[in-house]
Amino acid sequence: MRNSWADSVENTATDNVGPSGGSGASASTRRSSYVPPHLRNKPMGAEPPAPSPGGPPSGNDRSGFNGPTSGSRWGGSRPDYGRQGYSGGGRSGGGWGGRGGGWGREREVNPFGNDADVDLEQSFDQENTGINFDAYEDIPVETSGENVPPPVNTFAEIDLGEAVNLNIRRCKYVKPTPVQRYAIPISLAGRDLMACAQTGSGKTAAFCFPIISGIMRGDFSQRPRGVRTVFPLALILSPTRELSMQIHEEAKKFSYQTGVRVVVAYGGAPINQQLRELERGVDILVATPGRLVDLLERAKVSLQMIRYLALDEADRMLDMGFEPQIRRIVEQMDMPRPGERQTMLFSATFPKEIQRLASDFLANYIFLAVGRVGSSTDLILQRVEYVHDGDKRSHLMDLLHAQMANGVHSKQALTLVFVETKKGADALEHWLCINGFPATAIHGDRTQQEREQALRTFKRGDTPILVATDVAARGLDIPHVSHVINFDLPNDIDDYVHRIGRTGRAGKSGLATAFFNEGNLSMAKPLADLMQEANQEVPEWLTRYASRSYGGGRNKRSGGGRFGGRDFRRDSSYSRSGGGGVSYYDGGNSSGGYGNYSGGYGPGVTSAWD
Ligand SMILES: Nc1ncnc2c1ncn2[C@@H]1O[C@H](COP(=O)(O)OP(=O)(O)OP(=O)(O)O)[C@@H](O)[C@H]1O
Repeated sequence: MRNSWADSVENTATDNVGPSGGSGASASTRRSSYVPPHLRNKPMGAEPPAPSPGGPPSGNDRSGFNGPTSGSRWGGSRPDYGRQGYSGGGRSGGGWGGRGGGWGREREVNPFGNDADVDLEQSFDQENTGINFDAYEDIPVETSGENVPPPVNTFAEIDLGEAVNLNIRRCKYVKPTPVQRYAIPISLAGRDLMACAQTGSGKTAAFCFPIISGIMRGDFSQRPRGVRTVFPLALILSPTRELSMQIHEEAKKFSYQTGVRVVVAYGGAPINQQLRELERGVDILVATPGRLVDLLERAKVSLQMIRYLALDEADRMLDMGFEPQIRRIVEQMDMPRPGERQTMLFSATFPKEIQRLASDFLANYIFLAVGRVGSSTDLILQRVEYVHDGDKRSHLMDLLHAQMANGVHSKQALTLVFVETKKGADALEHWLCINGFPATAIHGDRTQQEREQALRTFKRGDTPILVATDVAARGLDIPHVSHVINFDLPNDIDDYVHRIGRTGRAGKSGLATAFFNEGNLSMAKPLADLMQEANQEVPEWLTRYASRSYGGGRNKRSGGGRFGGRDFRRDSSYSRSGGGGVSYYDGGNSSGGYGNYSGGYGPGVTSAWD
């Protein structure tokens, strides 16, 4: 993993070249002064030097956000940056003194490895191997909110800029997934967004593309240039270190040769290394909440210039565990308020009570649901087996032996086993290993190096079985996970949805097996309902358990109907007038033909919960 803590320490040793004012220095070793994103990638001397400091920070230039434009701002001035290559001198606008160690001329590591320029000539309509796009074609989509921008069908219709388009090709993305078709135009139009789409359906790119594009086209020339404090323009928060690292890797690919710099900060790794990365410049900061609070308290990062805020796994981020930290970051620091920044919330699950909380962070937002909210994808074959606790290990062994017998258990077919506790994870890993199954484990009590090492050997197939707690349940995109086994079922059906979503991603199929017994009675009904929704075969015994309604289980998936959880603003409780003639949301659009929007939840409107 290129981005591991250990690797990044090593990389710094080679990257850490001191500032040089010498004009004779080579491009790769020379450090120029800071060049703001909107001036990077421009030919030398194409822009005037820095404006006089001291003026108020410019707001986000939303004039460029009035819907997907025809490319006028892109086509002419920067058509060929990707091909010219950025590591040379083409990025310097010159004359932006005052900030040593800027990233204008820094050699940019190629995040695509040697594949960067392979297949660049392929057109967008060429089929992308291994991705079954048809799996997403008939998916129900619901949007609600004011003036929802229309979806696009192709990347070519979206004005993301030539450099980003090249990166899309390098990623071998042929056409946008449904959530990207809807979410990207909405975000490019400058709108706040609460988006729900199934696991593995491409949400990361859906929020990264508009952010990168917005930074490239925005005018942030008056961004303060503190000596020890950095002022990122975009903040992407995610609940786990590994997910933040993954988003960072993805965002670096999408922003390759755009001049937009992405930095990651997460706990468990030495903060000094992350500080050095930040000091070299940051446009997009990907972070876990705890480490970010630390950086904010040390005044190493200021959120004053944030124009884009994205919360990945947003429902988890606003769940009880994280909510106070998120409120602190978003509401009690120096971040611009809703309406002054653009906020995007993404998840595969969005319980209504969390939607309510989330609406505090949004202004006049659009709700987007792709697929049944909180549902699993039909690409995952789900099985539930009744297994007593004492029989779980031997049952697991049977499953693994069967996989081996079928030739499924190989470097190309990884198995992820979820357990409830960290101790349980260690014990099961040990037991698997002594029984001849190459396994490793990831959980919160392991050091960050151990966690990264476990993921690395799992991804490589050296240890094709990974025993994990919920730390690996969300967001992780590991190719070739063909089987997810819920050795211990979670207590929350949404957690189940995220766990099994580690397989069956990007149009590929997968298998999920759950062990159920009397200890999981509260999950019987939500599990049976979910499986039914996803057209899975529900065992009769599970239906019987489900019909005996056991209390206590957390089934947050409220709403019912064709879309398992829809925009909470459409609830009758929400529509009830709050007095004072406030017009609440009362409409929406969907592919199934809901009525047109006629209400509104605009900035400054008091919500029903205030
Ligand atoms: N347009 C596209 N064409 C082909 N592959 C894509 C496209 N967009 C994303 N992908 C790939 O699909 C996979 C899943 O994407 P991603 O991790 O963003 O899913 P997600 O919706 O965030 O999932 P989760 O809910 O589990 O976090 C990734 O490997 C990504 O590279």
